[in-house]
Amino acid sequence: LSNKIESDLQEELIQVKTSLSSIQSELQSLLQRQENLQERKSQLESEINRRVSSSSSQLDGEQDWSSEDKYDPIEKYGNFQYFPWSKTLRSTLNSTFHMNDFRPKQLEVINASMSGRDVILIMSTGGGKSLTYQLPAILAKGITVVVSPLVSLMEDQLLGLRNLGIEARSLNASSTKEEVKHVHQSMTSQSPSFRLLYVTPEKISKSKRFMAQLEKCYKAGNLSRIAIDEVHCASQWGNDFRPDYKILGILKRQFPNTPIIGLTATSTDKVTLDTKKILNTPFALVFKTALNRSNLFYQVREKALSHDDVIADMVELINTNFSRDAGIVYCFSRKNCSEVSSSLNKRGIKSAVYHAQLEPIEKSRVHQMWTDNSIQVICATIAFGMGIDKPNVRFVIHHSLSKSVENYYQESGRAGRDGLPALCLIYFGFADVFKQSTMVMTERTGLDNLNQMVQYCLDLKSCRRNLISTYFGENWDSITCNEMCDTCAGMYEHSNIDVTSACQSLLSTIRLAEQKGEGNRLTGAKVVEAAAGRGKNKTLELKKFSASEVQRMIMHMMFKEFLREDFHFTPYSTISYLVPGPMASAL
Ligand SMILES: Nc1ncnc2c1ncn2[C@@H]1O[C@H](COP(=O)(O)OP(=O)(O)OP(=O)(O)O)[C@@H](O)[C@H]1O
Repeated sequence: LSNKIESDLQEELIQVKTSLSSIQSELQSLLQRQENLQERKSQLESEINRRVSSSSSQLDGEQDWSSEDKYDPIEKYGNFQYFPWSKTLRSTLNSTFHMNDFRPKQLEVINASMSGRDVILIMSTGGGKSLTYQLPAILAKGITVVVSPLVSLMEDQLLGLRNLGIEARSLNASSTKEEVKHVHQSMTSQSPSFRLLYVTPEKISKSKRFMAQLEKCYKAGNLSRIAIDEVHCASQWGNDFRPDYKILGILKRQFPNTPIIGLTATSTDKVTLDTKKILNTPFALVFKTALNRSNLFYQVREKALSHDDVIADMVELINTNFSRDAGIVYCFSRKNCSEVSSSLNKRGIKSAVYHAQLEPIEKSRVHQMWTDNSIQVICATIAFGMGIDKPNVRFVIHHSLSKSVENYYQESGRAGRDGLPALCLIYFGFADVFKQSTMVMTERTGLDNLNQMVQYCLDLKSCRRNLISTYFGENWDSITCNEMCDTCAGMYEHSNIDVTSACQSLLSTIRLAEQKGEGNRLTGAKVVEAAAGRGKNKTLELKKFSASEVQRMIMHMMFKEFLREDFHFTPYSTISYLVPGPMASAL
């Protein structure tokens, strides 16, 4: 038995040894292959470098494309002579886009993106963001996919591109089966029939079929670039958060070698950082043009109490300064839009309303009438926004304040896109502050944002440009306002009055009302009424101040946290009561 076991073991040992030696020889051959491949790789790399640098010097003189380390990245991308595509780029700018030169930052952004870098571009409205992906799209072999939030926006872009003779398509809910088929086929074809493909973010987040097609397009080497318009919509810290944008991080994960370019007109540093995180583009280069719009005159006017008085003021302003010019009046609600529009029409200023509830066909009709100047004014809610490309808007009036400085910058920025002077005016009313606060209180940073907007309106001393720049974390001290805002133009006179005891009196009125119990608490309007001595709660201290002065005091007290709002919910509405704030005892 022992002999038998020994011979079996011997046999097994021989087998193991044989298979071990075959594994060893296989390993050897794999190592050899790896070595060969590595050698081939370095051969190819040096060949690529050789070709790139030779094409660079061929096209652009003596510049050495391979020695990029010498250059500061941002400066490097602005160097016209540096890149192999530089000459073609400029000639295409002239011949296809009929433009003479690049605007600030356009060239840097295009070069960075064409070098394969992810880029985020923050450029003021009308600054020329579209060119930064449209021009590279023409020079690229494959397709540039453009994620755009609105179908109407896409249509405008397609029309513009078609006029320039550039082939572009869009895929959205109203695309026909044939169109979809054609686009899908082209995405994987050797020579696609179009350069740009516009899709909504929903297409990326919801259509598995489209994503599968995009995957094929990428594998076929046809996905040359992805542009994401209004990219700030990805961040919850921004003013326009859209859940579908949050999914767009999938693009970098699935298509790591395709450069992404995100575009926005407004983004605070916090929003930009968050956007990079969401898009999975931590190394994206951020390019920012100064947000200053030097041709816009910023002004705030105290809003009269009656609707008719506000309209009378507005009509006089329009008739005196803008009798033949187009403008926008932003209103708080749909009802507001209708009231303002009908009042303007009655006084001879042709206007129409625009809000989210209008049928799409009516929206286009109104937009068109305004674009071709058959109406002078659009009375709109903030639904009238993205994609307005009318260059000669001479005034944007806010019938009530915006919900944040960011919103205001964007809404007012629709004025003067042609670079000529335009007016941005807010009618600042006390009651509007509370209307807004009851609307935004459910948003994460709603009340803080509104607070900053109120501060902007309350401030009668600081330059409005500086107030906006501080909000965006920019420093425009070096930029002269050139008296292009009401405060710098010296439109207000100041005198210093100590209002401490008046404010203390307001606070005691509010405390007293609160002590009387739930049903006696005071809204902002009731506090002003009490101060004026018209209501039940008379206070002599405050009688010497006008209602408007008391309103300003109350708003300052809210800002300094001597007062705060306490929201009460009824089945029909939200009521804001004023109550002592955390700093009340300090007063
Ligand atoms: N280099 C340039 N030279 C001349 N005109 C330009 C240049 N770049 C862009 N434009 C023009 O400026 C206008 C605004 O450009 P574009 O629509 O791209 O702005 P935008 O930054 O996307 O604005 P918005 O944020 O409002 O959409 C367009 O009419 C465009 O043709």
